[in-house]
Amino acid sequence: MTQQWSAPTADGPVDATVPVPGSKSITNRALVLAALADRASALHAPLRSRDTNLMVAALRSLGVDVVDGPDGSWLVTPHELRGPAQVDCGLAGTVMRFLPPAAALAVGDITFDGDPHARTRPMTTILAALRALGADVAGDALPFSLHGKGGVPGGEVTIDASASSQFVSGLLLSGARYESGVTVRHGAGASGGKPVPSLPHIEMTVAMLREAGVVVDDSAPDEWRVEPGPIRGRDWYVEPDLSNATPFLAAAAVTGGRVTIPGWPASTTQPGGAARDLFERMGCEVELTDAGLVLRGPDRLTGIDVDLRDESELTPTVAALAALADGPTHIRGVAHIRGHETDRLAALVTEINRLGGDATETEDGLVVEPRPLHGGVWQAYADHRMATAGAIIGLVVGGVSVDDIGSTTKTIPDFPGMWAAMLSLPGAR
Ligand SMILES: O=C(O)C1=C[C@@H](OP(=O)(O)O)[C@@H](O)[C@H](O)C1
Ligand SMILES: C=C(OP(=O)(O)O)C(=O)O
Repeated sequence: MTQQWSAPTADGPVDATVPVPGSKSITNRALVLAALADRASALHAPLRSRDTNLMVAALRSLGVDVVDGPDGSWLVTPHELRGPAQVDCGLAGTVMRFLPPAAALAVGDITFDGDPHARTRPMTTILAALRALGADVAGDALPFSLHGKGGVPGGEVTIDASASSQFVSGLLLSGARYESGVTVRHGAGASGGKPVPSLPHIEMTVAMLREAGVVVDDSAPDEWRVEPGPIRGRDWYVEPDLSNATPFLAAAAVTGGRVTIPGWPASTTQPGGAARDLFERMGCEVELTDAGLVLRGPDRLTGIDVDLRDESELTPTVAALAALADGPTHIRGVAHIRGHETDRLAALVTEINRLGGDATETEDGLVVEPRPLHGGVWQAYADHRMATAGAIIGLVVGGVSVDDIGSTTKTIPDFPGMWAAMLSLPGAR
């Protein structure tokens, strides 16, 4: 059931400190590595939201012990993976791309399905790669099934990863447990020369594998080699989700206010780390202090010309800011986000224009020209980042409602509560 939500307007500059929950990308990587490890692991400050709860449910159905530890941690004890099992991927790219390579190590039949839109998200590449590496997979998209034989030969595979970096990350995360390890090559020929998007997310995968004692060679461009060997169980400390911090930082940016995000790491593999620079280019002051990242918004936001290929999940936030800026914004390098939770380029154009804006789709992005906006129902298309983009615009444009604010539970357990608390609304926690 979708839940329509009247976006609150800010009655002045927003001034708040907003702790944000853990990173989806780090949590779901740590869960897979913990499930395949040689001993128990603990995840500290993990994200507990739909995407990560689905990952936990899937791992439990495969025989992994995941129990609640103190202070919201998850304690993961690996066991031999076994079917039969039915995995619900929801709309989570990290579940549908990271779990099948691990499930191929199980014994038994495992089926995968997800939300209606998940069935249209690109999967063929990773399923074909798994077959090439020796797994028994039937199907090219959700729903599909896999017959686990208790091991995967592994080896070398060349794929077209231009539709999603998660194809590479998924294969690398389980590759150490394959008999010959795995070498993944992005074939420029196969992709017609299109590059791999979201490269920092692959760097995050490589960094976490190394932290778990796995030997990874990423010295050649577009090629990753994971040596066979054990994945070490360990303590994982999950950073706040920096991409999910951006709607809250945007609240300061569009109201000339000040927002502090505690726990912002001094260095990170999260692509959301690039938000600092993006906000600065749009005219904000951004400073990393002992209290966290502090952003002060300007009187007027500046439009920018920006390539977001590396941090494409920030596109909805940047587009919302662009619709409120005082000059044009050109977002490039994000053709592949047509395959995200929804076709984000089409969705952003439709919704910005529905409120009187002027957005157009290009081959690989968007152009947004500033226009005075008016209220209306902003459609989220079940996409958490579309929903939060609507909330940003609604802060300064009266009468905006988001048709499905519940979609934010994909990666934020209580977005409306956090938004109300940031605005000190009556009854906010
Ligand atoms: O590996 C990950 O955790 C992610 C990789 C990226 O996917 P794409 O490469 O499909 O953009 C990103 O957009 C997504 O939100 C999370
Ligand atoms: C693209 C995203 O998610 P997913 O992990 O489902 O691909 C996202 O969160 O912006």
